[in-house]
Amino acid sequence: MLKIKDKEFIPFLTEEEIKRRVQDLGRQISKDYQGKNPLVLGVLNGVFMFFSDLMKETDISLEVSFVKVASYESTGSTGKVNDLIGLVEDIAGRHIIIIEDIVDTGLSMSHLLKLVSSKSPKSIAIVSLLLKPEALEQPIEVDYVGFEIPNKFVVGYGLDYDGEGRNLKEIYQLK
Ligand SMILES: O=P(O)(O)OC[C@H]1O[C@H](OP(=O)(O)OP(=O)(O)O)[C@H](O)[C@@H]1O
Ligand SMILES: Nc1nc2[nH]cnc2c(=O)[nH]1
Repeated sequence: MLKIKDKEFIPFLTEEEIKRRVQDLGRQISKDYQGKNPLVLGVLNGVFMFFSDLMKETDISLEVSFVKVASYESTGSTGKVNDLIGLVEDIAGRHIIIIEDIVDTGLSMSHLLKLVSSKSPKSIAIVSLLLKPEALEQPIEVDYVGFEIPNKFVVGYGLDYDGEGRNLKEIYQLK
């Protein structure tokens, strides 16, 4: 059991389970993007740990960049997405791979897809470590999913509860 501020969490995905899945995703992305020099776009803050581990499991030439959006406060979506750091690269004609830690309601991703697709990329793919199919409110197709999970709040491995818990090696679920 884990306590962060006023909430209790139980273990959900172990370090080993996450590691194995991240290795699989890295291999698959390397195979699919060989010779394409994709621009891999991480969505801060939550993605930092997954992004770094995933990149270490790829063995192709690629470039990385980040955008920052926020929609979640405490344990719920605010229903609006704020752009905190925008897209600075020229992405016209590039293969773009968007990396997220979690797609929940899909609001953040649908916002990002609009932004990215308006800048004429050659292709767009979405990678998310976690996906909550039951929570989706927007028709988002995630191309590479680490784990489909139930509609419960999770923390760890980059994901926070009220700013804390991002440094945990494992993922925990709200009790
Ligand atoms: O599908 P949605 O309901 O939009 O939720 C997913 C978003 O929520 C989290 O970010 P958050 O807004 O908490 O910002 P953070 O990454 O800085 O923690 C996560 O990193 C996604 O970007
Ligand atoms: N920490 C955390 N952030 C989220 N953002 C969207 N869903 C979640 C979740 O389950 N946990």
